[in-house]
Amino acid sequence: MAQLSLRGIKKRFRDTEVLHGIDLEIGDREFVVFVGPSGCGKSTLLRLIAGLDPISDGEFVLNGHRMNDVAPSRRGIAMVFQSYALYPHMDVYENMAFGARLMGLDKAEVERRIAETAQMLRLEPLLKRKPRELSGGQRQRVAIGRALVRKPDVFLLDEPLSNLDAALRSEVRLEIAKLHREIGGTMIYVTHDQVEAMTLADKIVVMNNGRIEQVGSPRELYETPANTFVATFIGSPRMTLVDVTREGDRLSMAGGGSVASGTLPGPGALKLGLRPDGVQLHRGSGEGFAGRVEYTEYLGDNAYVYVRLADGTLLSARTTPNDLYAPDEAVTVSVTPGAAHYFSAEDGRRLNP
Ligand SMILES: Nc1ncnc2c1ncn2[C@@H]1O[C@H](COP(=O)(O)OP(=O)(O)OP(=O)(O)O)[C@@H](O)[C@H]1O
Repeated sequence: MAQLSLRGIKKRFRDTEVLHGIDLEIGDREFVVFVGPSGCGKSTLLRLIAGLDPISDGEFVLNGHRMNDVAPSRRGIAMVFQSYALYPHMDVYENMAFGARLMGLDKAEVERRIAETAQMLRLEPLLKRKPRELSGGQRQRVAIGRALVRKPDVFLLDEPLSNLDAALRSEVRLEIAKLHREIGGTMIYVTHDQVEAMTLADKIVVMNNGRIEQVGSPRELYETPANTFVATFIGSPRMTLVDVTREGDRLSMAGGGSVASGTLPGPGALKLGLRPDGVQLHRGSGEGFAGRVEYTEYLGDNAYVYVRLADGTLLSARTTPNDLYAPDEAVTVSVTPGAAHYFSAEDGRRLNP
């Protein structure tokens, strides 16, 4: 059982504040992913939860108990780092046994837990090997196994896949998802890879500059981003933002063209957000935004066409592989009904009703 509350958490290194008041509730058995650009404070927040760094301000409460001053080893929290941090001179078995013995477990219990964990992670044939005799993916499984044998209430994983190649990443990603289902613990996972975030998370926490921009399920963040930061961070290729002016029931772009507006408060300037699957391309001129094809990415099952709009914005549109465009071809972009996102021109806040 693990219920975490972060209340007004701040972190300062000397005079620099890097977390500016984080409020977050994490439920039992939840898989929570922290995402955000490099330097936004994801790892710092994880280290505060683990107890590896002191909290400057605010409170961390675990199952009703304030944890701020509780030693890392007494928090019931295990952390898996991107660098594995295995002991090079110990074999896999010893690496896994080390932390469990420090907890004061007897020999038989340590053996039992390692056998169970090794089976779950398919590590049995590797137990006598040293870390240097393992592949990157195998080392990462050992690092996860070492955390598992401690049977923590909370697992913290800091970019655990970042040292793996693309094929292994998706393999270990699936394993982590399976593991979460099997052991049912609370997991907090840091990544800047949004595919990992979207596929693993029950709940994504989008961070930026030491603050939380939005918390929600992958679907909520994709469909109803709270602001332009989340809108352009979640989704690949990124959402395109077009500066438009509302005049009557039309949204006009500087330099050429307009599209119908949805139900929106008041006239004036706003940002129109368009995902690649929310627009349609038409050859030549017509009703919509005018632009020219810059290049096309062919991906086999679909294709992305990048269009330079008349106002200079680069827009990405999804098409089928049978509907390809030549570079420099003149096109018109129209918006699929219901697919437009509207944001304030001043502060980027979502305006959709
Ligand atoms: N020990 C430290 N002393 C001073 N500043 C630090 C320290 N650790 C982190 N920082 C600063 O705190 C900010 C947040 O760093 P953090 O490592 O948490 O970011 P991150 O989101 O995990 O980034 P990345 O995705 O690159 O790992 C950065 O500006 C970083 O330079």
